[in-house]
Amino acid sequence: MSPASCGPTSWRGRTPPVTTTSPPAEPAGAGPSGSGEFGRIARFFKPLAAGFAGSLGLANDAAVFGVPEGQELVVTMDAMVAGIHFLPDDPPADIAAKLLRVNLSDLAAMAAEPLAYTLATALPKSLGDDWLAAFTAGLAADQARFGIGLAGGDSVSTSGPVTLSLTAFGLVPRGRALPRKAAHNDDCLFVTGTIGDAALGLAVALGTLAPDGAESRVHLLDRLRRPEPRLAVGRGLRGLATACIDVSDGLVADLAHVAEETGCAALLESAAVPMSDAVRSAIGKDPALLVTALTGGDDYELLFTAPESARPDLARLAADTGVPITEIGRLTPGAAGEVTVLDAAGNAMALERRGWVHF
Ligand SMILES: Nc1ncnc2c1ncn2[C@@H]1O[C@H](COP(=O)(O)OP(=O)(O)O)[C@@H](O)[C@H]1O
Ligand SMILES: Cc1ncc(C[n+]2csc(CCOP(=O)(O)OP(=O)(O)O)c2C)c(N)n1
Ligand SMILES: [Mg+2]
Ligand SMILES: [Mg+2]
Ligand SMILES: [Mg+2]
Repeated sequence: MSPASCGPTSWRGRTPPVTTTSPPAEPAGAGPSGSGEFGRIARFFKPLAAGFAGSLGLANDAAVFGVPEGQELVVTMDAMVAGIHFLPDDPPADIAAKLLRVNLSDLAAMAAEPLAYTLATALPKSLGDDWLAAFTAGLAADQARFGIGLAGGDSVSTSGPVTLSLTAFGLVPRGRALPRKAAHNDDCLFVTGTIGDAALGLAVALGTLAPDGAESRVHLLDRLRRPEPRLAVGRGLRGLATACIDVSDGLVADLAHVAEETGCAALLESAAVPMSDAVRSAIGKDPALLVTALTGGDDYELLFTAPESARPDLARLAADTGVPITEIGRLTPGAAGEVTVLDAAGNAMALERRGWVHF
C-alpha cells in the first residue's frame, strides 16, 4: 500500500470518518521504541514471539499452528492476581517465572511437553515500562529454559490490581496424557520433591515466620516464587501412574481431588511426606506449622498414584531425573474423596482445612 492511499492525507477532500466517542489518540512514538500500547507490544512482546513461528510475529489477529501427526494438544490456563497469588512488590521477573511455571506444572501433570503460550496482561496505568521490561525479561529466561514460545495475547489496563492470565499449550503422544481417574483402590500414593516450602515461604514473605538463618530464608522464598515444574517426571509417568495431579491448593486438598475422581478414599502418612531441612526445622520449633505445610499449597509438585509393582520403575525415574519421588500413603476403599491424615503416632489428625479455596 502506498502512503497516498492509506496515510493520514487520504481523507483530504472527503468527509472524515465519524466516531461517536473520541478514542485517545495513539501517542507519538507508539512504534517499536515508543511507550504506547503498540509500542509496548513491539518492544516487549514481539521478541518473545520471534522463536515461535505460529505467532506470525504478533502481526495478525490470531496465532496459527498445527499439531504434529500422532500427537494431541494439551491446553491449560491459570491466572494470577496481585495480593492473591503474589505480593505487589515481588520482583517482576519472579512473577513472570511463577506465572509460566504454574501453567507448565499443569502440563507436567498431564505428561505433556511445552509448546507455546498466550498471555493476557491487565496492568494499572501507573505501572511503568521498567516493570514490564523486568517481567518480560523473566519470561524470556524461562522460555529458553523450558522450550516454549509466545503465541499471542492481549494487553489491557485496569483500575484494579495487576492481573495476569496465561494459557499454555503442550503436546502429548495420542492417548498418553495422564488421567486423574484410572487408579485402583489399593494403589500407592507418591509425591515429587518436597512439600511445605512455599507455604512457609509465604509466611516468611509476610513477615510472620523468621527461619533459621539466611540460607533457609532464601530457600523458602525461592520455592514460593520460582516453583520447579516437574516436566521430566511427568513424561516419565506415562504408562506408570494411574492418576496424577499437581499440588497447587495444598497436599491434602489436591489428594482429595484425586481421590474423588478415582472414587476412592485415601490415607496420607504425614511422617512420610518429604520435607526440606528448612521446613523440618521450622516445624521442630512450632509443630503447628506441620498443618501449614500439608495444606498451605503453592508446592507445584506432582502427586500421583501407581500400583506397588511400579516401585522399581519409579526409583529409576527418580534417579534419571534427579527429582526425589517419595511414597506417602495409599488409596483405600471408602467414601470417594475422603482423606485421612495420620500423625507420626498413627492417629488421625483433625484438620480444620485441607487447602486453599478461592470462594
Ligand atoms: N472459569 C473456568 N472456566 C472453565 N473451566 C474452569 C474454570 N475454572 C476452572 N476450570 C476447570 O476446572 C478444573 C479445575 O480447575 P483448577 O482447580 O483451577 O485446576 P488446576 O489446579 O489444575 O489449575 C480444570 O479442569 C479447569 O480447566
Ligand atoms: C500474596 C499471597 N497470598 C496467598 C498465597 C497462597 N495462595 C494463593 S492462591 C493459592 C492456590 C493456588 O492458586 P490457584 O489459583 O487456586 O491455582 P490452581 O489451583 O488453579 O492451579 C495459594 C496457595 C500466595 N501465593 N500469595
Ligand atoms: Mg487453575
Ligand atoms: Mg493443576
Ligand atoms: Mg486452585
